[in-house]
Amino acid sequence: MADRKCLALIAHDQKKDDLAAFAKAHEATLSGWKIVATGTTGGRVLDACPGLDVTRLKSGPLGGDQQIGALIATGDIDCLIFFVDPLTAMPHDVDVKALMRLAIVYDIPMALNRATAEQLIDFRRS
Ligand SMILES: O=C(CO)COP(=O)(O)O
Repeated sequence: MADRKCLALIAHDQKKDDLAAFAKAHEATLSGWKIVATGTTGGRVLDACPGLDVTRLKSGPLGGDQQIGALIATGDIDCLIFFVDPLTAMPHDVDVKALMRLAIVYDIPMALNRATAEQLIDFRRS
Protein backbone atom coordinates (compact mmCIF):
# COMPACT_ATOMS: atom_id res chain seq x y z
CA MET A 1 0.00 0.00 0.00
CA ALA A 2 2.77 2.45 0.86
CA ASP A 3 6.48 2.91 1.22
CA ARG A 4 6.07 4.31 4.71
CA LYS A 5 4.82 2.14 7.54
CA CYS A 6 1.08 2.24 8.05
CA LEU A 7 -0.62 2.95 11.36
CA ALA A 8 -4.33 2.31 11.91
CA LEU A 9 -6.10 4.66 14.34
CA ILE A 10 -9.55 4.01 15.79
CA ALA A 11 -11.43 5.35 18.80
CA HIS A 12 -14.90 4.69 20.13
CA ASP A 13 -17.03 7.79 20.67
CA GLN A 14 -16.24 8.24 24.38
CA LYS A 15 -12.52 7.96 23.59
CA LYS A 16 -12.28 10.25 20.58
CA ASP A 17 -11.22 13.28 22.64
CA ASP A 18 -8.43 11.17 24.13
CA LEU A 19 -7.26 9.98 20.73
CA ALA A 20 -7.32 13.51 19.27
CA ALA A 21 -5.22 14.69 22.24
CA PHE A 22 -2.87 11.73 21.80
CA ALA A 23 -2.44 12.55 18.09
CA LYS A 24 -1.75 16.21 18.88
CA ALA A 25 0.81 15.27 21.54
CA HIS A 26 2.61 12.94 19.11
CA GLU A 27 2.01 14.87 15.89
CA ALA A 28 5.69 14.97 14.92
CA THR A 29 6.06 11.20 15.34
CA LEU A 30 2.79 10.45 13.56
CA SER A 31 3.86 12.58 10.59
CA GLY A 32 6.34 9.81 9.75
CA TRP A 33 3.51 7.32 9.27
CA LYS A 34 0.87 6.72 6.68
CA ILE A 35 -2.33 6.60 8.73
CA VAL A 36 -5.62 4.88 8.03
CA ALA A 37 -8.58 5.46 10.32
CA THR A 38 -12.25 4.71 10.62
CA GLY A 39 -14.36 7.56 9.29
CA THR A 40 -15.28 9.64 12.32
CA THR A 41 -12.02 8.98 14.12
CA GLY A 42 -10.05 10.06 11.05
CA GLY A 43 -12.02 13.29 10.90
CA ARG A 44 -11.23 14.05 14.54
CA VAL A 45 -7.53 13.31 14.03
CA LEU A 46 -7.45 15.61 11.00
CA ASP A 47 -9.24 18.36 12.93
CA ALA A 48 -6.51 18.14 15.58
CA CYS A 49 -3.59 17.65 13.16
CA PRO A 50 -4.51 18.81 9.62
CA GLY A 51 -1.04 18.06 8.26
CA LEU A 52 -1.10 14.32 8.91
CA ASP A 53 -1.50 11.84 6.05
CA VAL A 54 -4.81 10.26 7.07
CA THR A 55 -6.96 8.07 4.83
CA ARG A 56 -10.49 7.84 6.18
CA LEU A 57 -12.34 4.57 5.67
CA LYS A 58 -15.98 3.88 6.49
CA SER A 59 -17.28 4.60 9.95
CA GLY A 60 -16.78 1.67 12.31
CA PRO A 61 -20.42 0.58 12.60
CA LEU A 62 -20.74 0.73 8.79
CA GLY A 63 -17.77 -1.53 8.07
CA GLY A 64 -14.68 0.55 8.92
CA ASP A 65 -13.37 -1.96 11.47
CA GLN A 66 -13.74 -4.72 8.88
CA GLN A 67 -11.92 -2.64 6.27
CA ILE A 68 -9.00 -2.24 8.66
CA GLY A 69 -9.12 -5.96 9.43
CA ALA A 70 -8.91 -6.69 5.70
CA LEU A 71 -5.87 -4.41 5.40
CA ILE A 72 -4.23 -6.31 8.25
CA ALA A 73 -4.91 -9.58 6.43
CA THR A 74 -3.25 -8.26 3.27
CA GLY A 75 -0.18 -7.10 5.20
CA ASP A 76 -0.86 -3.39 4.75
CA ILE A 77 -1.05 -2.38 8.43
CA ASP A 78 2.03 -2.35 10.65
CA CYS A 79 0.54 -1.11 13.90
CA LEU A 80 -2.93 -0.61 15.42
CA ILE A 81 -3.94 1.95 18.03
CA PHE A 82 -7.55 1.50 19.06
CA PHE A 83 -8.90 3.48 22.02
CA VAL A 84 -11.68 1.16 23.12
CA ASP A 85 -14.63 2.19 25.32
CA PRO A 86 -15.19 -0.75 27.68
CA LEU A 87 -18.28 0.80 29.32
CA THR A 88 -20.65 1.13 26.38
CA ALA A 89 -22.41 -1.64 24.46
CA MET A 90 -21.70 -1.49 20.72
CA PRO A 91 -24.05 -2.78 18.00
CA HIS A 92 -20.95 -3.67 15.96
CA ASP A 93 -19.14 -5.48 18.77
CA VAL A 94 -18.64 -8.52 16.53
CA ASP A 95 -16.73 -6.35 14.04
CA VAL A 96 -14.53 -5.01 16.84
CA LYS A 97 -13.77 -8.54 18.02
CA ALA A 98 -13.01 -9.69 14.47
CA LEU A 99 -10.56 -6.82 14.01
CA MET A 100 -8.76 -7.58 17.26
CA ARG A 101 -8.65 -11.24 16.36
CA LEU A 102 -6.94 -10.51 13.04
CA ALA A 103 -4.44 -8.19 14.73
CA ILE A 104 -3.54 -11.11 16.99
CA VAL A 105 -3.50 -13.66 14.14
CA TYR A 106 -1.10 -11.50 12.12
CA ASP A 107 0.89 -10.44 15.20
CA ILE A 108 0.37 -6.71 14.67
CA PRO A 109 1.43 -4.46 17.57
CA MET A 110 -1.91 -3.33 19.04
CA ALA A 111 -2.58 -0.74 21.75
CA LEU A 112 -6.09 -0.67 23.18
CA ASN A 113 -5.66 2.26 25.58
CA ARG A 114 -3.60 5.43 25.85
CA ALA A 115 -1.05 4.09 28.33
CA THR A 116 -0.11 1.28 25.96
CA ALA A 117 -0.19 3.57 22.92
CA GLU A 118 2.32 5.90 24.63
CA GLN A 119 4.65 2.94 25.19
CA LEU A 120 4.22 1.71 21.62
CA ILE A 121 4.96 5.10 20.07
CA ASP A 122 8.06 5.50 22.25
CA PHE A 123 9.20 1.96 21.54
CA ARG A 124 8.86 2.29 17.79
CA ARG A 125 10.73 5.60 17.80
CA SER A 126 13.80 4.09 19.56
O1 LIG B 1 -16.82 2.41 15.91
C1 LIG B 1 -15.65 2.52 15.75
C2 LIG B 1 -14.75 1.40 16.03
O2 LIG B 1 -15.42 0.23 16.40
C3 LIG B 1 -15.04 3.77 15.27
O3 LIG B 1 -15.68 4.24 14.13
P1 LIG B 1 -15.73 5.79 13.85
O4 LIG B 1 -14.32 6.29 13.89
O5 LIG B 1 -16.32 5.95 12.49
O6 LIG B 1 -16.58 6.39 14.94
